[in-house]
Amino acid sequence: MRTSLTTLQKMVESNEKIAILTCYDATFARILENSGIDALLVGDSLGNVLQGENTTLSVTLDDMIYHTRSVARGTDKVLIITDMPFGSYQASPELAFKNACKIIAAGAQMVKIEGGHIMADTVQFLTRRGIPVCAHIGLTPQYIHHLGGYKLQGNSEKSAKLLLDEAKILERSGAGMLVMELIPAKLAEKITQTLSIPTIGIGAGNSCSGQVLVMHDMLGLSQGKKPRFIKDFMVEAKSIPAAVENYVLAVKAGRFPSSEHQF
Ligand SMILES: Nc1nc(=O)c2c([nH]1)NC[C@@H]1CN(c3ccc(C(=O)N[C@@H](CCC(=O)O)C(=O)O)cc3)CN21
Ligand SMILES: CC(C)C(=O)C(=O)O
Ligand SMILES: [Mg+2]
Repeated sequence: MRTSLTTLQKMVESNEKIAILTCYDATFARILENSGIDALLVGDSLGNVLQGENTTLSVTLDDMIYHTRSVARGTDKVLIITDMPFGSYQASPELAFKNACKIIAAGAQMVKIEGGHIMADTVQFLTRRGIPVCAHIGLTPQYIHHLGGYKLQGNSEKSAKLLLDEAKILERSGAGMLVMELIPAKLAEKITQTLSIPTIGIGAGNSCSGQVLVMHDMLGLSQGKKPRFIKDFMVEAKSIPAAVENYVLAVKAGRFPSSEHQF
């Protein structure tokens, strides 16, 4: 049996941290699963790390289906979450449901969508029809042309309050998990304390229920300027499985992220 959302919910109740990485293919999926990762995210970040694009906006539904199938074939224990790509869910709850069904059929157990209250109806529509939804707030890369850059979100009193409200609305609408990207650690802590669903942070401090990183980033493979929230786990490891095991241990022990990796 694969890890279920219920298992992750129980981990939150027993204060066990959840360790997640992105994954896009069968070989890495098997390695990550055997190294103790709780869930895999087939992220639309594959647009950046696999396709060499500057944004995630050109990733297609077919791309996400292809990579979800690969990850599903490489695993039998971990929970698989797949990003719905830009354009595949924003138009209407009905469109979102139609496309989410294809992602679930490809082997994901949960879909992730970006956005706050604007996505509340869609979250409710999908969850009521049997599709678990992970919401994603804070830095939402599919809104890049609005945000004007990959910048810290929720750093004013007003925007922090808005994000807390968005989180509550998404939980109330049925979201089973919440990803919080690039927000102050203090705000992420407050949201985590307020909600009962698992909160998964990336650049959101170590008070979240769990953490996610892009696998290529934590293996030190990504080129260019390294965002603050990334730690290269290959520096102290002899192999990829060892680096992933160290990531899992560091997340579980609350050692990652430390103050140098948060805002
Ligand atoms: N390889 C990769 N890793 C990611 O984490 C990632 C992707 N791709 N693609 C989609 C989005 C884009 N993301 C990004 C990209 C850059 C920053 C960044 O440069 N952040 C700086 C500035 C923060 C600030 O001062 O406001 C940082 O130091 O963290 C953050 C998130 C996160 N996601
Ligand atoms: C960075 C994570 C949360 C993501 O959405 C992705 O990998 O696409
Ligand atoms: Mg994404």
